[in-house]
Formats: sequence, C-alpha cells, structure tokens
Amino acid sequence: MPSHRKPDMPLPDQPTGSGTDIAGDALGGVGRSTTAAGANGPAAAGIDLHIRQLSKRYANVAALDAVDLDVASGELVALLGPSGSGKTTLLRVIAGLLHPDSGRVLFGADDATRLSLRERNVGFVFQHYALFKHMTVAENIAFGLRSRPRRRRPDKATIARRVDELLALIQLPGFGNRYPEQLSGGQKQRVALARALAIDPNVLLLDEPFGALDAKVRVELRRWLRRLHDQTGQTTLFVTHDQDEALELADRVVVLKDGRIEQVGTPDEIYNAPASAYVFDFIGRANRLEGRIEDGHFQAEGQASRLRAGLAGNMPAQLYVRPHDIALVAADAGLRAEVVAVHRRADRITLELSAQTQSRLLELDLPTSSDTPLPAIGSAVGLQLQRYRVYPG
Ligand SMILES: Nc1ncnc2c1ncn2[C@@H]1O[C@H](COP(=O)(O)OP(=O)(O)OP(=O)(O)O)[C@@H](O)[C@H]1O
Repeated sequence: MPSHRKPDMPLPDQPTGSGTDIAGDALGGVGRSTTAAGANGPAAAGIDLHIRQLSKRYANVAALDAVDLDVASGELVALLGPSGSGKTTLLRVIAGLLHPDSGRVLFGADDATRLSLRERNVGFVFQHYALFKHMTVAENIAFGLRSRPRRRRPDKATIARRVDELLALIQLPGFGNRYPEQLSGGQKQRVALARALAIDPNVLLLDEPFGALDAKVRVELRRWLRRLHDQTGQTTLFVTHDQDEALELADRVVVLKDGRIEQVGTPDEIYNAPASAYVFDFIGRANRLEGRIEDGHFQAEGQASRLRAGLAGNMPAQLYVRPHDIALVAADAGLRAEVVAVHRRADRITLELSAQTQSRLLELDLPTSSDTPLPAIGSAVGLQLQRYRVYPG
C-alpha cells in the first residue's frame, strides 16, 4: 500500500533535527494540564470539537471547502472518502500541522485555530510506525511526557507508572525494554497509540493507523481499538478509505468528497440511508439503473415496469440497489434482464445481468446455500428490487 505521507508532514522517524521537535510536540504537546492519571477505566475523555467553515486550497484544488463538523466528547468519528477527498488535510488542520485559509477549529469553547501544534495537545498516530527506532518501547511511550518543560513534567516515578499502565492498556505488558524492530507491525501501532495517549490528549487523531498492515491484522486491530476506545472514552478522529473499517469502528462516519462533507451519520444511517448517489456507490457494492422520475415513480430506461420513487416531479434520475437486495422472479415479471455470467465464490454466487438499454451490467447475489435453481447463461429473468433508493440527476 502506498505511503500517505505528505512531503511537508513532520514524522518522528528520527528523533534528531527539527522534524523531531515538531513530532515531539505532536505527540507530547503541553496545552492541557495533564495528570498522570490512571489509563485504566474510562478516564478523562477528550473534549468536544467543532469545525466551522474550514477551507484550504492548493493551487486550483479545494482540499477543504467550507467544512462544518461537530464531534462530541468521547465520540469516535471516522473520516471516510476516496484518495484526495480531503481526509488528511482535515486531520492536519485540526492537529495544527497545517493552517487553513479560513474557518475555525474549536476545542470545547476555545478557539484553537491560531494555537500551535504544541498548545493544542493532540495525540497523533500515522499509517507508518513512526516510533523512534533507537528508543525502547517504554522510552517511546514516555517521550511526550519527558519532553515537557520541567515545571509541567511529571517526575520519573510517575512517568514510569504511566508507561506501565499504558503497556497494560495496549496489552503489551513486559514489552517496555524491547526496541521497535523487535515488534510486529500491529504491536508497533499499539505502541504508537500508547505514546499518543500518554499525554492525555484533547483529541486523538489517527491517520490510516492500520493501513500498512495485512488484512487479518487490520480487522483484529480495529476491533481492539474499539474496545480500547470504550475503556478510555477519548475523543477520536480516525481517517480511513476503507468502508468496512469505518462502518465497524466508528460511532459516526463522515463521508468526504472533493473537500466537502457529503454525509455525516451513524454507520446504519450511512449504509441504509445514503444521502446521495455518491455515498450509496462508495459504501458497499451498488448497482445503478438510469431512468426518469415521473409521477412519483421511477421508470428505468428500456423497461416497462415502474417502481415507487418516493420523489415528486419529472426529471432524469438514477436508481441504486445493492446486489443482495435483488430477487429473481419469473421472466415476465419485474425488471427484464438477461444472465450474462455466473460467478461462484466461497460466500456467495453472483449473477451478472444485462438489463435492456442500460449501459451498466447489474449484479445480483445469491447465498451459496440458495435453493433457487441457477438460471442458465443467456436466459431471460425477472428482477424484483426489494430495497433501493432513487436520486434525481
Ligand atoms: N501539499 C500539497 N500540495 C498540493 N496539493 C495538495 C497537498 N496536500 C494535499 N493536496 C491536495 O489536496 C487534496 C486533498 O488531499 P488529502 O491528502 O487531504 O486527501 P486524502 O483524502 O487524505 O487522500 P489520501 O487518502 O490519498 O491520503 C488532494 O487533491 C491533494 O492532491
């Protein structure tokens, strides 16, 4: 998977030089007074976060375009969108790594827009294990606390206790003396998370933290992260382009497109009531039929049957339906289609169908245990759409 690292994004790969200073701030800022309170149990949740009309342009690209977003204290929110939709830019503006052209970032009631990275006290975890290679796990976790100015720095014993609590929290007790190279990828990311949490951040910002790991470890870690979040109650923003990850992990999902928010909702709302054709298409597999809305019904091109549209007016429209929401019916009922191909997979059988005059093929899923006899390739079938949505345009 390609690196999502941006050229001007400081990363704490090497704890020398200016990059380290900035990274140290990112991981160990001092804006919020921190006690070395226990990391077990739902400790101090982060604060609530408010984004107001944030915009950021690069040449002729609007990376963020008048974005508004409210994140409640203790919420885990996923920023989801394809490459280039503005996810990382939004995270970096919230962190103070990047200044917006206009708009405001509020931490609780406080305007943080002009605050430095250090003053914001955010925890940041990147896709690539940005651990300091020559420091032990314990030293990595303690880094943010140790880099504080003397008057705000907890004493050595308190830091050691905090490190032990965090090692227990990330389920790596006894790993404190290891070096990063002695850890698996997933373990490194857990340590990176502990390091971000050590400073008791206002907000935890995670940029594709599991993006470089293999699929199985990713799934394990996102479930682990959800359990951890339930323990810590930390306000968290999580960037991903993986729909499953967002839907499984988050309390709410923000779908971004070209620097704008397309929809904000719970995973159920995003999956079951996509606000636009874009969201429907982006979340899960989707079929599209071209047609028109006429008298409250959708009339697909080249089809005789009409479907309730739930929209008034008379205009071009598109109908979206998921492959598992289509049933096979008699060839002279429902939408008319012809079977083009049958694909068998371990968990389902997918029929590829051509509906008259529609430019795109449709897909229909049957469970592998289905009693329905499979239609032959080239045969005519009828399709009944059980759940679908119609969007104008
Ligand atoms: N430093 C930069 N200079 C010029 N354009 C940039 C810069 N950083 C980001 N962009 C552009 O801003 C837009 C948003 O980029 P951003 O990195 O926020 O997207 P993203 O959703 O995080 O994508 P990805 O998933 O690929 O990381 C893109 O069009 C990108 O090319």
